[in-house]
Amino acid sequence: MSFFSHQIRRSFSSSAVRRVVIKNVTIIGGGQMGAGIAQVAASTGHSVTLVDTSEDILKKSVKGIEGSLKRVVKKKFADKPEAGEEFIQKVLQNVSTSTDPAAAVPTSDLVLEAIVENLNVKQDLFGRLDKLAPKHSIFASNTSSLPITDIASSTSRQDRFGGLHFFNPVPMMKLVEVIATSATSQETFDSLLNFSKALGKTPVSCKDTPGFIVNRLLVPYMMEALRLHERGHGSKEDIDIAMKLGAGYPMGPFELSDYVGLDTMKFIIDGWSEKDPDNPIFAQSELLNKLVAEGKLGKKTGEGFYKYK
Ligand SMILES: C[C@H](O)CC(=O)SCCNC(=O)CCNC(=O)[C@H](O)C(C)(C)COP(=O)(O)OP(=O)(O)OC[C@H]1O[C@@H](n2cnc3c(N)ncnc32)[C@H](O)[C@@H]1OP(=O)(O)O
Ligand SMILES: NC(=O)c1ccc[n+]([C@@H]2O[C@H](COP(=O)([O-])OP(=O)(O)OC[C@H]3O[C@@H](n4cnc5c(N)ncnc54)[C@H](O)[C@@H]3O)[C@@H](O)[C@H]2O)c1
Repeated sequence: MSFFSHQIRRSFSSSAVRRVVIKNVTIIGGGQMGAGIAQVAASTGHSVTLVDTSEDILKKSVKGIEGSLKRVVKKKFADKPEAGEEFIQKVLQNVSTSTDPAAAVPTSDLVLEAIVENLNVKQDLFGRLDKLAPKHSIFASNTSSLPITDIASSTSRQDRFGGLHFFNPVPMMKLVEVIATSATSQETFDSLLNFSKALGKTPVSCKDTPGFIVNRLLVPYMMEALRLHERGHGSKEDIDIAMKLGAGYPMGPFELSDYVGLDTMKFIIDGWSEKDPDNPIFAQSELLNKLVAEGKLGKKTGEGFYKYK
């Protein structure tokens, strides 16, 4: 069955605009996801403005992009290092940075948010930008677990709002989940789908349900691994080895939790368990809560379940 036959039919809103060819992209949040999306968008010829709260963070983001690009060209231009260096410079020229989202959005075809996984913060951001972005501009969230409908509710462009959920590390992971709410217009959905393809990714169509497809399956599995360890049924090292060698996963659940970020994991599970407290697959992990309280958020802070150099 073709991908398109899975597409959800949506009603057309009277305020729907035509399909947007996305060239100018504003990405808010220059952390692991925002920087990764910026890198891939710039590598595929899009003009990107990356926004974060401070120049220091943005410097780190650009350094991260450069580091990742070096890894990409080492393979892609293995026999032509000069062409590889040229490619890196060209990609970096497509990226500008700003600490002022208001200044970045007036020329944006797409405003994509990859900031902290907190509904109020995301709503506040989009509510402010709604007044500043051009009418045709599409807004999208990279949220892992929050309803796109709730995030979009702070704007007056719900027909031009959808979810674009990328996977970590963005330059390597081929999937993008494209999420339509009941208000997302067909033109907006198609524009987001085409944008995902233009990035060289494979899109799948998702409904606006908790965790969409991947996280609804992946996060409960990761949480159960944590609780299995807490019950004393396996060391974290053995659980990781078991899932890599026995189930063919590239990373075990503890390694992957550290890679995703323990704060993000906690935001996801707290939100879901609050909404559905009696569901055992959304049960808390004391170990996760303890590590987050100690600021041990995984690879990005140098320590989580494991220690990193
Ligand atoms: C929670 C959210 O909402 C949703 C999510 O994102 S859930 C998380 C989804 N992601 C996953 O499940 C990731 C699982 N892990 C993997 O697929 C793999 O381990 C991986 C692709 C990250 C790394 O590959 P792996 O072979 O294990 O390790 P590694 O030796 O570090 O990398 C191999 C090559 O991949 C490439 N690579 C890996 N990470 C890269 C990056 N960030 N940028 C560019 N290239 C990269 C490089 O070519 C690298 O070779 P190098 O080390 O010589 O540069
Ligand atoms: N980490 C993952 O594996 C993963 C995968 C897919 C989706 N996501 C989602 O992507 C989003 C970002 O996750 P991340 O892992 O990149 O987090 P991160 O902590 O690495 O980065 C978040 C960045 O957003 C910035 N920020 C926070 N509030 C801001 C604001 N109001 N304006 C501008 N910048 C702001 C922070 O300074 C930080 O640099 C979250 O919604 C998360 O759930 C994460």
